Amino acid sequence: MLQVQHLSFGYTTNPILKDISFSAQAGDYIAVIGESGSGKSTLLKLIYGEYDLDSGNLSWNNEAILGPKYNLVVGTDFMKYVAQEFELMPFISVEENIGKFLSNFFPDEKKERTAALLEVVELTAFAKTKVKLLSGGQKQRVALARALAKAPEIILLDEPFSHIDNFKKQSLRRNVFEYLKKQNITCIVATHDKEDVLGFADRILVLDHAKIIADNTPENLYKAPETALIASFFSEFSVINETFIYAHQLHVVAHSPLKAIITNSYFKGAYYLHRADINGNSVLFEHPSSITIGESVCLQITKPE
Ligand SMILES: Nc1ncnc2c1ncn2[C@@H]1O[C@H](COP(=O)(O)OP(=O)(O)OP(=O)(O)O)[C@@H](O)[C@H]1O
Repeated sequence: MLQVQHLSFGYTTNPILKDISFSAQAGDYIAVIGESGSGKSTLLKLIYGEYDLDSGNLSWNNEAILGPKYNLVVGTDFMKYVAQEFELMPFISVEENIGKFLSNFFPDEKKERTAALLEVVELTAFAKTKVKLLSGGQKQRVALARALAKAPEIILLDEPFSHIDNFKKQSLRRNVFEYLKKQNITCIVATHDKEDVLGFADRILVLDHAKIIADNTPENLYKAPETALIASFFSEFSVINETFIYAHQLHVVAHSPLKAIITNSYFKGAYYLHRADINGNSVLFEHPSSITIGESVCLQITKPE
């Protein structure tokens, strides 16, 4: 179990994280979200032992995780960290990079494991390609596979799919998160992308102003977002009667007291997103077709149970 107790840290006298506490069980997937600069990457680096805490404690299965003041070499075998910049060996092949830290005493096992991981990150066809010839997204996938090669107990992923195109992203996410669950590997993911979270994460930690402002399941946070920051992570929304209403929860109906005048219409593929004005307040709603700017419509809220 990962335990983070009353962690506080700043690179300078300015605190980046204040009194952060949470825990994660074996196999848990915890997503860390928050605005750019809120300290998501810093939290992962601290868990990895890259910096010394100003105060608080970190431990994995009751063994303290210590910073550079107490630990000459950063990192341990049980924990892997895949950063936004990935350090790979450019002049050797993809499979050599992945197998780099696997023992040559067990060649069959090494081959099997490398092949399985190549499949997880969908790079089997590139096994023999030198890493320097790969795109940014492909390199990110090699870094991920290499981190998984030695079967860590916990993995820290910083924006793990940020460089990967939309065609690949969906199936890769499924492969990687299913693999981590199956192997019972704890995973802490810093992300801006709700697609990395919904359907996969067990819990979301929300960082804001150096604190955890929410620690809950994706479902609970989605259904009852307590702040605009949380609602905005999931979808476009409006504030109506001091409640956050997602754009898809606001519908055009024949009659209702909520009368709105369309101010903008955006094509979004399966639907149009409209901006409208209700007595000087701007709202957003989805509609299957485009509505002319200046037209008046009646809106109704439908919230989930
Ligand atoms: N090495 C460093 N030295 C000094 N300040 C730093 C350092 N790394 C990050 N910071 C500062 O710490 C704060 C938190 O940065 P961090 O990278 O943890 O945020 P983040 O939430 O991961 O952001 P992003 O979503 O943009 O990656 C920022 O204000 C950043 O400028």
